[in-house]
Amino acid sequence: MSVTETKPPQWQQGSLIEIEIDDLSDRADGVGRWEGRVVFVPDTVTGDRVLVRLVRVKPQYAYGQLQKLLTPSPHRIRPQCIVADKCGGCQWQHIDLTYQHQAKTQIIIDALERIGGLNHPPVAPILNRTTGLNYRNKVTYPLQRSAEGKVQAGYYRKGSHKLVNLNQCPVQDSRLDPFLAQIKQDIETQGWGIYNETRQTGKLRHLALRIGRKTGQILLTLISTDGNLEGLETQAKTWLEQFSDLVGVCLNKNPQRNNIIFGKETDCIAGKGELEEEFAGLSFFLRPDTFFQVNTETAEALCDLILDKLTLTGSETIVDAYCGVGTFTLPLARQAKTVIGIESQASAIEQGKRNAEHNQIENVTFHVGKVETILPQLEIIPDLVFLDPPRKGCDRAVLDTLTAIAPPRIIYLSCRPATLARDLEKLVAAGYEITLIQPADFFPQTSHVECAVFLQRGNLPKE
Ligand SMILES: C[S@@+](CC[C@H](N)C(=O)[O-])C[C@H]1O[C@@H](n2cnc3c(N)ncnc32)[C@H](O)[C@@H]1O
Repeated sequence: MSVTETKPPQWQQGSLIEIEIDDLSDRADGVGRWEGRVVFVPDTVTGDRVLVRLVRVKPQYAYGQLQKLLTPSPHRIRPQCIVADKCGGCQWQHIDLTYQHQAKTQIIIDALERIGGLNHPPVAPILNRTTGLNYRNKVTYPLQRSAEGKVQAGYYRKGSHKLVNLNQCPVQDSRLDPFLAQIKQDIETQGWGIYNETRQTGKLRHLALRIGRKTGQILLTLISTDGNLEGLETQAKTWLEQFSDLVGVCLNKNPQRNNIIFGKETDCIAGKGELEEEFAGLSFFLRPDTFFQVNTETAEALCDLILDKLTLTGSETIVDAYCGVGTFTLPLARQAKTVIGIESQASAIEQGKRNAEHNQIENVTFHVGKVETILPQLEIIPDLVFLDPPRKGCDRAVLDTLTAIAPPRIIYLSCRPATLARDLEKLVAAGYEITLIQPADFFPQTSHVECAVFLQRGNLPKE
């Protein structure tokens, strides 16, 4: 053996290997192969040739750390964000939007085939109404103190609980940018203690900002372990004077030791406790702590598409399950006989009722409770059930009720392809046919994707 010859790399932690990335996973990592095993590499994209250090090694797969980009992919771009390589808020800033869309479509197809058992599912071109930047209408930043004692707000560093301090973020609505530096400085001046989970000291946990994209109205919310922050009232009034688009300052109380951001109680400290937004030609009041789609423009485009494809006649009874503040309930109600909204968060239903009244929509009723409990109690066969569950998908009992009552049409709106595919398998086995699969890019620069699936049974004409 010559002295210059080096040993070939082994399948073990620390090894350096050279691979080509040939796919993107639904967890946002690039995927490459080495001697028949799979290697997941964050910060890469299909077409990259890379030198990777193996960090977590299992018999058939491993995670690798990018050491050197040998040949860049044609899908690679310079990130718009200066901290994109560190910040855990986005994972795909280095990938062009066209390829992000291609990858998201493939993630949906893979889930529907592998988990849902569907054969060549017909997925429509992805819907998108933004440039991929400045789109988020809501941000919630954890607060921490730096080693020097400075107040910091931002997203966690990739794979850690250390903050990347931000004074600006290219995916949030740019009208929120001026708040970051000012609020942090004022928290510091006020001397409010920042919550430290390990030591159980301090109070302030998060800073949340929500903006009405059409109205420009902004709500600022501080999330604290208790409802008492000395000097907040005076400071809140100063913020209202300082920022002309700010309509209210709120304080949310969250004493729980868990990773849920908002607690159950929110008080308005100064100004208003809700902002006004326009969506699908209607006016919505939004509190800081209720769910609202973060990408207003693309959600609105999807709502229009859904209404267009449904061609409602005005005679339909619709159930909107997981209805939130009525984002889809109210637009559906304008074209149907009646809509019944079901939602577990009481404050969202309160908001939904107020929104219905404000828009003079009278053909809606709302129920507070779990869909799995309320849906069977309705004892009706609706013409359409609109499902929009959280990421974990529908409870088994919801799917059982649906197959028992067998509404002629179902729309399943999902933000997680894996649980969507799992639930669709059951609905298809119960006799439903998929007539349209419509992805929408609600979350550019991440691997997350929204998807609306139209299902029908019987001999109804297809969308
Ligand atoms: C993805 S959001 C959709 C909200 C609404 N459709 C919208 O577009 O604004 C899911 C909603 O389901 C609610 N939720 C979660 N689990 C629930 C359950 N088991 N029953 C009823 N609502 C639930 C959440 O509070 C949240 O408002």
